[in-house]
Amino acid sequence: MSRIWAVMPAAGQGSRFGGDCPKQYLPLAGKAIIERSIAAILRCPDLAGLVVALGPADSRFAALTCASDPRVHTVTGGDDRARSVENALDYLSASADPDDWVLVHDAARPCLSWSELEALLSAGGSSSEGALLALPVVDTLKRVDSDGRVVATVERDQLWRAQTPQYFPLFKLRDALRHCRLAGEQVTDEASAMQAVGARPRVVAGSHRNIKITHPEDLALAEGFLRELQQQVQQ
Ligand SMILES: Nc1ccn([C@@H]2O[C@H](COP(=O)(O)OP(=O)(O)OP(=O)(O)O)[C@@H](O)[C@H]2O)c(=O)n1
Ligand SMILES: C[C@](O)(CO)[C@H](O)COP(=O)(O)O
Repeated sequence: MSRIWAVMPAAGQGSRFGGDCPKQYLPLAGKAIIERSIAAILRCPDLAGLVVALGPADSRFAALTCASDPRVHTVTGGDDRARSVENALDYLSASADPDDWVLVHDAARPCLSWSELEALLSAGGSSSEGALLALPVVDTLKRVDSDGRVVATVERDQLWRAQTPQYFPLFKLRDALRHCRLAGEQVTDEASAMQAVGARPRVVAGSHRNIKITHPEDLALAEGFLRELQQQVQQ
């Protein structure tokens, strides 16, 4: 029986957000953003374990309640998100079985709901090519030059915005990320690595609430989305 593991890249410094505190440790409705992201992933039934990739100088994580959850392990992240994920998968390689799967979820996405995670788990297992939460693009997309001038309109039909979690066979993903690193191919999500080795992951329609906290204005949005989610649960 294949098991499900999880990896959470949490070694970023939040340069686009600014400030002295890495954004994943900022409070969101009374808890750190990363605590909410971890809680969302720990809802996965029978999760075999979660590996959080931390910055080398991270001194905050150990003080969080979730750090003492027996399912939660930590590794040191890398210079980019892909390397952080690869480091966590290397750590898991010692414990995982060949047919195990892994969820990869950004620490900066605290508003993931159980219904979205459930939909991903249901769809992902249907093929070995994996799956990811995503949203169809609804704005008109422009390609812009270095002067800020529009040079083209990008056809948006069939364009989706990738989110996380992304869900793949664990060893296939580890090998794909290693392949991209050795080939000098920069990837910004796990699906890109899997695509680079020929996979065609399935998109699963997510929610606009599953926001990635990137800029300061995203915090207020996330607070509103959390309130909506909490009201839904109470209904
Ligand atoms: N070397 C890195 C860089 C990013 N991340 C993680 O990848 C997720 C998505 O990255 P992003 O939103 O870009 O976070 P930061 O890299 O912190 O932000 P910025 O690019 O603005 O510095 C975050 O949870 C971040 O902590 C990581 O684990 N290791
Ligand atoms: C993985 C991701 O959240 C999918 O949209 C995104 O690629 C992360 O990008 P970032 O620049 O590392 O935040």
